[in-house]
Amino acid sequence: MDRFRVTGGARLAGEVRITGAKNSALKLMAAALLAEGETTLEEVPRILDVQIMSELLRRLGCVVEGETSGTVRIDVPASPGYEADYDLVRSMRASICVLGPLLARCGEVHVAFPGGDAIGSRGLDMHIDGLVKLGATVENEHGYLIAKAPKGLVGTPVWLDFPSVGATENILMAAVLAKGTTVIDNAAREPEIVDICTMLTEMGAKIEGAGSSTIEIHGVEGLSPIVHRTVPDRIVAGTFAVAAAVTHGDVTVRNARPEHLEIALDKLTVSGASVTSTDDGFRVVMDRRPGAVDVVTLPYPGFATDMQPQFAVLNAVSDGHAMITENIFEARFVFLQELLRLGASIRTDGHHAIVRGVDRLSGAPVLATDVRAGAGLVLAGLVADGETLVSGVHHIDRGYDDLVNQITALGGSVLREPEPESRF
Ligand SMILES: CC(=O)N[C@H]1[C@@H](OP(=O)(O)OP(=O)(O)OC[C@H]2O[C@@H](n3ccc(=O)[nH]c3=O)[C@H](O)[C@@H]2O)O[C@H](CO)[C@@H](O)[C@@H]1O
Ligand SMILES: C=C(OP(=O)(O)O)C(=O)O
Repeated sequence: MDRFRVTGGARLAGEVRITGAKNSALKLMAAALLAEGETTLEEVPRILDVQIMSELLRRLGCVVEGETSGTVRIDVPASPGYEADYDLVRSMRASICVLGPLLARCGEVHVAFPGGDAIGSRGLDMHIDGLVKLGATVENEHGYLIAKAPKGLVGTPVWLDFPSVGATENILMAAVLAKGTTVIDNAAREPEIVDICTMLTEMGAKIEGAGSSTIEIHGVEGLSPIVHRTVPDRIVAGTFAVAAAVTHGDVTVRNARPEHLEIALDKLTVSGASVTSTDDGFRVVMDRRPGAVDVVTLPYPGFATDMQPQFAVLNAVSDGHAMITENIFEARFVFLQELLRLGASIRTDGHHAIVRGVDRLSGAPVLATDVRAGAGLVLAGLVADGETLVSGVHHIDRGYDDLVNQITALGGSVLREPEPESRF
């Protein structure tokens, strides 16, 4: 296991280029299963989760190349396997996204219950209900979800209790090969949903309404492999935007879409930063201590839960106090415990947290408990006095492509080093 040694005090300045989104690329890789032949995905981040998904696809009989190069080629056989094993699936929530495409392609799929970061209970009821409405039987046996539709799936109206990203994606990927029309109501509207709909359409699917709450899918007989470029990672872009703000820096974020980060960038402006659009991204300049900003997480286009820890750090060093409300994942505040070690002033009450800005954070050993908690702790380390040792960096590796070198290039000090073994 490695850890990061972050030395605080530097002002981040310069340019950073963002790659494609983890939360899109993983689903695009699963969507490749829908067509026999070679699909090529560009701008795929070189992250741990992509390696896990590549291995999962290999176990299903695909030939996967290039996962450490940014361009991934996936050659899908005529009859892929249909069993996604526990040893891979348990480490990554997104592995559940093979459920829909394999059910559509094979008529049967066995997927172990997925794991992932400890940010709350993460149900699958909407995934299952949607597939059942499309005509599948789904059973839970010995830790595996077993879905069957030997006669194929049939299009139908499906409404979701909550605009779940994963459930929308699974139902969508199952419906593209179903007979007839499926309408998903209260669908998720994230840019990553639009990205997968764009890819599926390029493959020959008939989809209307991507990016709205109602997605209509007219099933087709078959899909073809294509070349597709992954949408830029709005959460990584947002992480660098906050890094610029908390370090009183001047960072230009390239290959980013400011329109996907509207509320977060607006909050930074309210906090005192200057945020301007550039040719292929945006620039954040901060010349004062950040002002505090309230944050309420909601499904897109609301404020992203995946940006909540970064804004907790901004508020922790602000010149005021703010309330953070977490509506998506009940355990995401576990991260705040680690910020307390650095001297932050935070009080939580259920899904609310009051963060009072302090004059200084003080470097300390801390533990990353999920991917964004890890990013938040790195940001906190960049502004804390002295050294912050961030353990659990495999969580950060799940979603950040080359974070250490990117921060170093901006003038920050983050070193990766082996974590000494603890006897306890
Ligand atoms: C790999 C990936 O893309 N991860 C993202 C995805 O996760 P993910 O797709 O898992 O998130 P969902 O939108 O499905 O989950 C949102 C909420 O709905 C609940 N729920 C979901 C499905 C279900 O069947 N039953 C149920 O109760 C979850 O427990 C959670 O409380 O969207 C989240 C919300 O934007 C992001 O934070 C994650 O980074
Ligand atoms: C929660 C996240 O990811 P996952 O759903 O893959 O755990 C995230 O990207 O912040």
